Amino acid sequence: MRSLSIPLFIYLPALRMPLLRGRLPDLLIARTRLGPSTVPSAGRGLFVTRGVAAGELLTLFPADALLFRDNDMSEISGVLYGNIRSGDPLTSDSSRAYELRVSAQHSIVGDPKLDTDRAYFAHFANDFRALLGSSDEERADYKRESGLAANAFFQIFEPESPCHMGLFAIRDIAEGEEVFVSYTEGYWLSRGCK
Ligand SMILES: C[S@@+](CC[C@H](N)C(=O)[O-])C[C@H]1O[C@@H](n2cnc3c(N)ncnc32)[C@H](O)[C@@H]1O
Repeated sequence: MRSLSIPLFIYLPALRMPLLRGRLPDLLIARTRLGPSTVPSAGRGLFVTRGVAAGELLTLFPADALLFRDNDMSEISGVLYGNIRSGDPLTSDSSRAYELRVSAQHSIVGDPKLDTDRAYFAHFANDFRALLGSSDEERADYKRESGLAANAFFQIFEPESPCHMGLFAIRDIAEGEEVFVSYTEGYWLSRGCK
């Protein structure tokens, strides 16, 4: 993999994400916890620890790595790491499960080994339903069921000066409910479905 040689200060203002990378210390955001998902064989999931109102921030998606990908989002052409690392390169196929696209050629990856800071738990949110095939019928079922069950969505935090990707409640969520995000068909198809 080619490493990035252009200085950060040239690239990131263009991205309008100057502080996207890395984790801020000691953020007092503790509205979620991890636990076994209610979705069979989905591993761990994210749950709210108190009732939250529609529109409220739940937690942040950590940009432990900022990936620069080719136009079609295939090959990785560069990677910039955040300030806290487990040592995992975050560029393998298994890390793609924790990758979130943020622009045409950029995505961020949360490190699943870094799982103690509740301010940065958004990379543990599951989709209520996986896309199991690419037939029109299956895609329509996925879109409907995943979309209906989603109770949270990703959005850049602070639109005027984007710096972090936040996970926000779509609707009121009761204490103890699992948080679901609709990953979209593209997520599942680009990973060979499940
Ligand atoms: C962003 S991670 C979510 C956290 C993950 N469940 C964990 O235990 O670390 C995304 C991965 O979770 C699993 N997953 C999420 N939603 C799922 C679902 N509805 N059915 C099966 N697996 C799911 C898949 O392996 C997916 O690639």
